[in-house]
Amino acid sequence: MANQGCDLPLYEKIWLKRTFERLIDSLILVLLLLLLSYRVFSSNSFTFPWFLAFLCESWFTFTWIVILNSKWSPAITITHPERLLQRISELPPVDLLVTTADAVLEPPIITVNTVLSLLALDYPANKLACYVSDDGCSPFTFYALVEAFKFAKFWVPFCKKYKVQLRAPFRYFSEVTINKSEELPEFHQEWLHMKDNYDNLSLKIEQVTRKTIPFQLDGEFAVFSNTDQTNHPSIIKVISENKDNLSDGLPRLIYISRQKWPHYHHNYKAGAMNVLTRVSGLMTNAPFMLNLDCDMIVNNPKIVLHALCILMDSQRGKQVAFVQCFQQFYDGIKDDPFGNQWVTAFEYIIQGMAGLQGPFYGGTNTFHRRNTIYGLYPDEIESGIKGKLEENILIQQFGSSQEFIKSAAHTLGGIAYSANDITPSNFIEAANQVANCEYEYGTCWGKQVGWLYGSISEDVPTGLNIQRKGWRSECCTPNPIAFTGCAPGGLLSTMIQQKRWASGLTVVFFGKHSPLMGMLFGKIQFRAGLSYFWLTNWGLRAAFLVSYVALLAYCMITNSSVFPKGLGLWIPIALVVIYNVHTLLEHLTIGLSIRHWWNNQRMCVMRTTTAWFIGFLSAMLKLSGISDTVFEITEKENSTASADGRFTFDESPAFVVGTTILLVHLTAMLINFWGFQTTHSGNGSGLGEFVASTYLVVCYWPYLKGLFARGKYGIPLSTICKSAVFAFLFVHFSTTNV
Ligand SMILES: O=c1ccn([C@@H]2O[C@H](COP(=O)(O)OP(=O)(O)O[C@H]3O[C@H](CO)[C@@H](O)[C@H](O)[C@H]3O)[C@@H](O)[C@H]2O)c(=O)[nH]1
Ligand SMILES: [Mn+2]
Repeated sequence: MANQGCDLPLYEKIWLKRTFERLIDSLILVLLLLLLSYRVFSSNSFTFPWFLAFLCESWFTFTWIVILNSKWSPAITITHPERLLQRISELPPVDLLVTTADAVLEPPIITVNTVLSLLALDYPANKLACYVSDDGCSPFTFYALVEAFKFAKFWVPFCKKYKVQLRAPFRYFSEVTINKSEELPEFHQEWLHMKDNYDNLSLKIEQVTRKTIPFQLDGEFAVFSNTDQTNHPSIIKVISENKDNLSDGLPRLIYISRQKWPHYHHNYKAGAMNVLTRVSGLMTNAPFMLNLDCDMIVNNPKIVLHALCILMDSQRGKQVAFVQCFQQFYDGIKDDPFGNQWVTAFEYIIQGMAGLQGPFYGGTNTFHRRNTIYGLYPDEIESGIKGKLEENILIQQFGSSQEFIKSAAHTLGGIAYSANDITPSNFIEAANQVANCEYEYGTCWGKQVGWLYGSISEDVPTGLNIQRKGWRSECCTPNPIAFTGCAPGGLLSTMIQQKRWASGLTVVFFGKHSPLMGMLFGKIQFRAGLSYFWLTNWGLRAAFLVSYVALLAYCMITNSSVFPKGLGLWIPIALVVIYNVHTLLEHLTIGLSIRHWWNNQRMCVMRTTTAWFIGFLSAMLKLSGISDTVFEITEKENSTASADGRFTFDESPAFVVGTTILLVHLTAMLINFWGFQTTHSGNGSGLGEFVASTYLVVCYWPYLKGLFARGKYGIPLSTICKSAVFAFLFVHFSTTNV
């Protein structure tokens, strides 16, 4: 059902394009190696600047090798759901797991739209169950889901009748308008009716969340009285359970808010995913699970069929642990001003990884095998897991719930699943038990089983831990695209997200679930492991780039040179020119604009030196045991109206780093330009340094504007003052230390 490889039309054209790309890739590598050899043989070796430059450039070369390695064996998987539909009676159940955590940063209407798009999937409804984990313990989220389910009774049949593609109503009604003269009167009527209903639903939800109408915590909502987001018992509510098990009814819908204690570490999203896994294991125990963030709406209603084509493929399916769909966005700002849409990363790096051991697990838009989440190895699927099913072993691994042990034994033993007689509400008590804080004490949850704890980028170690056992993963890229989400709205939320990733990934890099450990002690293949470095090294990349940027300024202030002189200067010049032309072509060939390319280039410099650098520092603090890192949730906005692509600033440390870099370089350029250098004993900084510094300032142009702007578009005075002090200290120590 799934074909891998590139038996595509235009094969030759693709071949030519790839060969050309590889030639340029190799040329850049050769230039990098030339630069390194130049350093080794150059006359002013073994000074501190020389050593630092050599170190950083070695790192850049290594990173380039990692990138080449990731890009060079791309693969796409083509799926044919119509073939799978011929086996409709064999279609397995799928549990749909959604996480939300904060009713303010993640407005319930967004979660509701995701859930509605899931309930309306093109798949037998009795085989789907949707579980929503709410770490915010918000009665509003619960209320919104209850109301949404009422609406779904009309919405889902409407979508299926008219084969609607966008099944998240807010997207549908903003994209699809009706033309009275062209449409059938019946459709016209129903459309208006549906729109009315949806407007009503959103109004109700908005009124309660904005507290414009009083909200009584009674009846079903009484459990929410006296609860606090950080201190409350487990709340599990079966909103609907398709009692008659109808395939054309509506999927089951369950609300879960796991127990919280103030001083208990809840392990953020990883903890929520593990509770979702256990509760769904008790209630429906589907062999496959789809995991979605609350803002990731279904864009292709047949996506479950597409993913199952890969997982149930008779030849290769049994080696595939998870199927990853890309993160794409419905509200991405034109030309990606904040570099948070990752189009080229998906196109080149992740599709490249797909040709190795498979893409990394990205935290959302992923179909998992339940048994791999429970720790199964690929060969155990065929040969069975002798000995592991003893009760005491299971209790030790999965905790002491008898019901859960029973369901886990089913899952691990590969016992065929019967879809009849599933009544989630029979399991409320057991579900409450497995959603409690203490349940995981002494078990393997978060260590060997389920989503792994310890990093705020829980997705990457979880995926690595699965692939370490020899599993593959695969990308699923149907047309239309599978899911679309909400891109971080502005620079501030992008920075928060980037900082979290860099910090979490650095912790992974130095931890026991690093790709290196997986290569040495597990079954991560060499090239696959190397390609993981692209991701886990983000924090380290920042450390090297910041050093290089500082070195550049240092050399200009002290009138010494980083770059080769004379003929040797052509090496970095050629490098920069070829690299930029190359990345530009990469953008243009996949239909992106020049502006998009430039935005990505400058954001690459800015985010690496600011958000990633702060992420790196916070990871260092965590690793040395000084302070812990927290998961800061990315704000999801209901509309794109507020994001205009302009840079906004606040007092966060990332902006202090950015402003300091800018001030230091401006000062260095001034000193250099006016010839104020403190020493002339150096070998003289020349045009190379000046141009490089100018390039940096151009990248940092939005900061330069921010220095003079006011309000949210301006850099706060306190940030400017702090940065000025740091910049002064840097210049001062550079000049006194020569
Ligand atoms: O304590 C928490 C914190 C977060 N979440 C949920 O985790 C998801 C991801 O959080 P978000 O703030 O949207 O982070 P992003 O940076 O947008 O998410 C990316 O990065 C995360 C790891 O850093 C992955 O978990 C995500 O799947 C991936 O989309 C959301 O659904 C949250 O509701 C929880 O359930 N509990
Ligand atoms: Mn998100």
